[in-house]
Amino acid sequence: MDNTAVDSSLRTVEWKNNKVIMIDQTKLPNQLVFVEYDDFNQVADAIKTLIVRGAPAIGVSGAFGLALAVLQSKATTKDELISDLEIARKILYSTRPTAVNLGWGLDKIMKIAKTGETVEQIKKLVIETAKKMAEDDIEINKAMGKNGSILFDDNDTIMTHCNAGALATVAYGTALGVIRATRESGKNIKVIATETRPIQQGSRLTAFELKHDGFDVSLIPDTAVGYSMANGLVNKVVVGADRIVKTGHVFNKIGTYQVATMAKQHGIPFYVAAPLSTIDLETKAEDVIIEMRKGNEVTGIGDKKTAPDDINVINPAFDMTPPELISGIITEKGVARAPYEESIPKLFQAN
Ligand SMILES: CSC[C@H]1O[C@H](OP(=O)(O)O)[C@H](O)[C@@H]1O
Repeated sequence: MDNTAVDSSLRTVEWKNNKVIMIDQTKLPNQLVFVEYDDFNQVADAIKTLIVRGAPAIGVSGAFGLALAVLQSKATTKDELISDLEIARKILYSTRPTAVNLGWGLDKIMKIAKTGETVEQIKKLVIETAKKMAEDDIEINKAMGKNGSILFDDNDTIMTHCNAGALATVAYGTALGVIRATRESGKNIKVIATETRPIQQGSRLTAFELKHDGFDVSLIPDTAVGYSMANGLVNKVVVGADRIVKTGHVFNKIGTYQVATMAKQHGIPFYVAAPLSTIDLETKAEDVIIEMRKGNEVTGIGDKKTAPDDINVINPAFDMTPPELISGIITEKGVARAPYEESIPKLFQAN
């Protein structure tokens, strides 16, 4: 594959000629394949099958799905069009339950759609709002990166888990955005990326995009996190998030809790980078739904079987990291520190 085609300015998902264009992330790192959709049901399937993944990227994809829905609708009145949009919203929302960004993106579009008076006005409002959401995501990532970069030092080796990078957002990244901004601030850093089983977002996506962007990145199996920290290979950790509740409990890729626990054990600062659209001030930690995925993600890699037939599998896509393991939550509005019930709501008041 021609790696020169991929850089951090690449758009993971974008709107072109009234169609949604996505990188098919299931094909990386072996092939850079773009897919094109003109039906919101196709976008829903792309979110569910992880053709597009990453909390902010699926939020923007959901919004673009509703933009396709208004173009597909045959409605002649506002009420009919809003009803068609509500049907599409339900289908898109049902794809993945843990990342709050999906619901946030869909609700933002529905709210703006209801302010329209005519079918044509609503169609224009929905499409323009979805496009702005995508562009805002990039600016938010850069502001977050800048806020986070001051937490990292020259010659740090930074561990990250899963992919919270350009491929998990529209571009630039959240956790990887902090890593990019730290290098852009002139600091010499190295990165350790965990493989992130079962579907290997770390090896297939993070290692891929950081290597392409010229970072000194090393890949480790998830089982080598403790070894890396115990042997002084890691100075700090930064990860992304799919949902953060106001008590500071962080829901992120499965394995994050183990990384945070090991970091605490070894006195290594553990940061989470996420936009305000990933923060859920309403839901209690105990009520957050953890997406359970199919067992075949664990019992094989690609077409190669790596487990006996009919073995029982427990395959949660996310876990919860409690606030006492988190050194700080980096956002585009600043860094929240414990006690999080006090500091997180203040992020929403910051200008
Ligand atoms: C900034 S991406 C946030 C988050 O989303 C990823 O999950 P998935 O690959 O299943 O969509 C991972 O948990 C990232 O940290």
